[in-house]
Amino acid sequence: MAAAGTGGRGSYRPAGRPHGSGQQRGHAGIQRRGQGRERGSAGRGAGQERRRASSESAGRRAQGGQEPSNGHQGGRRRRGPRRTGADARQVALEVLTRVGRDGAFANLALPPALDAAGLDSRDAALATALTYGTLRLQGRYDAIIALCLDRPLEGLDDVVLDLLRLGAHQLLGMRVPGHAAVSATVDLARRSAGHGAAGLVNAVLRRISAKDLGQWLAVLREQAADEVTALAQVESHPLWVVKDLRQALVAHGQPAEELAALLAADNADPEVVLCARPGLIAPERLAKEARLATGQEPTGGAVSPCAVILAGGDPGRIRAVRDARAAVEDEGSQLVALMAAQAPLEGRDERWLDLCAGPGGKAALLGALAAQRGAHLVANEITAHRADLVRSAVRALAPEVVEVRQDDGRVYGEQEPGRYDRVLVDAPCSGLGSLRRRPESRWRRSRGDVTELAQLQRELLTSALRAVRRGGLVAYVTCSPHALETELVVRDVLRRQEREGLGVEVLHAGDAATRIAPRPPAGAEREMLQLWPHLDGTDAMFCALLRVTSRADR
Ligand SMILES: C[S@@+](CC[C@H](N)C(=O)[O-])C[C@H]1O[C@@H](n2cnc3c(N)ncnc32)[C@H](O)[C@@H]1O
Repeated sequence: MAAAGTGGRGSYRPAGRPHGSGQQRGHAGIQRRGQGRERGSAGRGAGQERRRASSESAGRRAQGGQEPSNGHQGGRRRRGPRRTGADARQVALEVLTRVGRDGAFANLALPPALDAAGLDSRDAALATALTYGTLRLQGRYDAIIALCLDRPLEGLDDVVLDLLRLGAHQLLGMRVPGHAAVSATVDLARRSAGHGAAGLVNAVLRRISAKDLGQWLAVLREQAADEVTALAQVESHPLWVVKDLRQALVAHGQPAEELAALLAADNADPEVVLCARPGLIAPERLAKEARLATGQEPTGGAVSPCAVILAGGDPGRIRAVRDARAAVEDEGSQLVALMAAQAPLEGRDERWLDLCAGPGGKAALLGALAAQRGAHLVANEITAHRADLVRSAVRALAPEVVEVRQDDGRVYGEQEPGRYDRVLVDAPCSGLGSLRRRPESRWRRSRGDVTELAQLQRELLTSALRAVRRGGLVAYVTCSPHALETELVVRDVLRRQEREGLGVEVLHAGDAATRIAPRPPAGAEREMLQLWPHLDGTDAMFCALLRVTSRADR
């Protein structure tokens, strides 16, 4: 369903197969996402196709016909007696409250809430669509709700505001009939906030239901002070994020006019993307297991040869995922890990380091490749909990292949100078490139986080460059396209390190990506690679490949 669908039945090219060999064998019989897409402009078509597919699937899900494409609830079996949609709304409200009041993460708070409510798969799908959609689009809904209130929005009780957002999402973001959306939400308001609140919710939702989404968006555009404010409201992003993403597009060579498409892509449900870990399971085999376990028809990846993509379904039902031969992992993350492992270096290629490894998706992919190539990976993570997640992620690999350590990555340059052949720095970052996966995160970040993280990123990259030997390779990666966290960090660190006698060659990451990716990413002509959700269908991952050519001290 989510395949770009411009080609016929595609084939699956296994990892490491030379790109453009023209020998694509069809043994898996799964269609590749973005089939027939050309570099650059046509990629836009693929992104648009996916967005359309996503909004169509959201509509179907709203009717309870399908689980959400983030998928973790899909196929949920009924536990106990069949409940009604009222429970789904109740669960969504509970999770919104936990996210807003306790700082919970929706993807962690929702599964136990669904389990506790014992919803069947249809209502679990409704609760999930309600929760994720409401969180993502709350900026848009708040702007509309404010126009329907005769008092300031800020004065509302949190629970009343969440009820109004939930109601607005049913009316404007899902195909729930107007009267059902209003009456179900008013009932919920009565039960959870009392009669007074129910009256207010009723009045506001009736005003909202007087216009459809297109009409409301036209009102927002008309009333906004300027174009950027209008985009922030219509596409539901904080104003500073809109401004900084615009700057990011331009900094990475994309036209500023793509901003609206980028923001819209952040609001789409991401598909369930699986990574078949090389040597542990072939993508074709994973596709077969996924099809059997979820009933969904998988497609191959557009930018990662290890990717198997499902429009929905619960990945926890797939045996290979349960035993860590495969995992849920964004295609962009897969691609940059493959680039880190495959970029050319000179000489020995045995000692690999993943400096910031938690929760371990890339470490497991690197570990699988290390096992095939006789290398050893040190997977380092500063926090104990996330180091445990790394241990779990690599559990399918032989214990001697990956050593998990819990250290501050900043000490490696001093403590093990020149020891490693390859180092991945997947730096802690603002996460502005993965907003579609973390529906609440856009509302939690501030510009201050970006500047604070940029300092840590510099220190980690500096440590990595010192920990790698002459001729060795450092891949610097973020899941943010923000200019301050990407090229500026790299250029700044290289300038300083050169002053201290370190010679570094910047390898062409776009070419490296093209050698690996089934379809070249949209920005593949650039030296430092920036992926984009609206162009590549991935998170907005950044990757710079740096080869150390000389070291003054060692
Ligand atoms: C972007 S995440 C890495 C994602 C990971 N590579 C994966 O693919 O699953 C960044 C990680 O760096 C860790 N981190 C933060 N500061 C660190 C430091 N000083 N040294 C090492 N790790 C650090 C964070 O706890 C977080 O788990």
